[in-house]
Amino acid sequence: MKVVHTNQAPQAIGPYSQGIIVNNMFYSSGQIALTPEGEMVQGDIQAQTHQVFKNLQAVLEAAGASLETVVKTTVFLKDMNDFAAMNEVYGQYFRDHKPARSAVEVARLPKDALIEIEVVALVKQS
Ligand SMILES: C=C(N)C(=O)O
Repeated sequence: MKVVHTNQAPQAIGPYSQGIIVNNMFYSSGQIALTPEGEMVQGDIQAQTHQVFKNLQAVLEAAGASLETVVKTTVFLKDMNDFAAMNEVYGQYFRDHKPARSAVEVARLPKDALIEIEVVALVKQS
């Protein structure tokens, strides 16, 4: 088991790692729209979704993975009315390669974020 850490994504805001590699699989923690400096992006669901993907790309790269090797995502939305707007941005990052996904509405997210996404990805062979 290997802990993944990068300064290119926000630091954990609780007792967890940004991600963990087990064998050749990478499990990310949920990413919210914090900048690497720890500031919450002040914007709508689309602005927050872009920041979440920036963070996911950073932790995936640190793990030796990428969006292309993601096999499963989970999307947590504060408001399911944001589903279509989130999908618009989500589809810009997963165009041809579309991992399996679950999307759910939750009562509340850390830092009162509008969205959180976690991923499971295959780590590329070195
Ligand atoms: C933001 C998180 N992933 C957390 O608090 O667990």
